[in-house]
Amino acid sequence: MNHTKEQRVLQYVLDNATRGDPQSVVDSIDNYCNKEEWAMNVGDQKGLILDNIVNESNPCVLLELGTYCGYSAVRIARLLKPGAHLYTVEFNPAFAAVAKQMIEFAGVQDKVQILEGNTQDIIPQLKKKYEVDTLDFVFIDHWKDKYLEDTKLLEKCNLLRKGTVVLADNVIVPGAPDFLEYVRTCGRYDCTNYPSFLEYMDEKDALEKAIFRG
Ligand SMILES: O=c1[nH]cnc2c(O)c(F)c(-c3ccc(F)cc3)c(-c3ccc(F)cc3)c12
Ligand SMILES: [Mg+2]
Repeated sequence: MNHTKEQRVLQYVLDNATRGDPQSVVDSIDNYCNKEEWAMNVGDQKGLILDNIVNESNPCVLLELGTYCGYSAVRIARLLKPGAHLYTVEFNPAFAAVAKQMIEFAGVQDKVQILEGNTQDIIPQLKKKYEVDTLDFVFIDHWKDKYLEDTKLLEKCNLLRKGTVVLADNVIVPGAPDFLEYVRTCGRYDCTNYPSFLEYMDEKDALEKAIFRG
């Protein structure tokens, strides 16, 4: 039974997308969330900006904070070169379970690894437990109050290198003012704002790209 919205999104994908075709999974989620039920996927407008930044960064090792249903994990993974790998962290077990099925249906499971738990616990494990050296790309799309502390934790754990791209969703709605203030003024990042719209709505939102200076 599809009791939750996230399960209904997944079921719509299983019924309407093509197994092994990540683009059809992304399109199906956008169709459903435009027509039936709003859900907090990055969506197609901000998703196109995400695509462009992933493509120009040509990343090999990526981290996403906030998997949700797996929309952006599939969206990112469909662009990755052979051998590239995305670690995605999800705190909510029900969301992680949906995302696992979404990622497997899309056929990108070899490129994506879901790490279930709290970012504060998982980020310090990336080097030793997951054999990460440094990250090429970080997509921050979890709880707005954790953007800043998790960015500082990534620095503290030496996971950022000169040129690491840190991209944050929702810097207008719901907003992450302490994160924006920090990356724009601490002197360790080159920042660019990408105005767009809240997923599936006409309300303004934006992505912020913060490139670590090393
Ligand atoms: O929490 C989030 N994580 C990641 N992405 C998000 C996202 O892309 C969003 F558009 C929203 C959003 C924004 C406006 C709104 F009205 C409802 C939800 C949220 C969010 C914000 C506050 C909450 F209480 C619950 C969800 C998130
Ligand atoms: Mg978001």
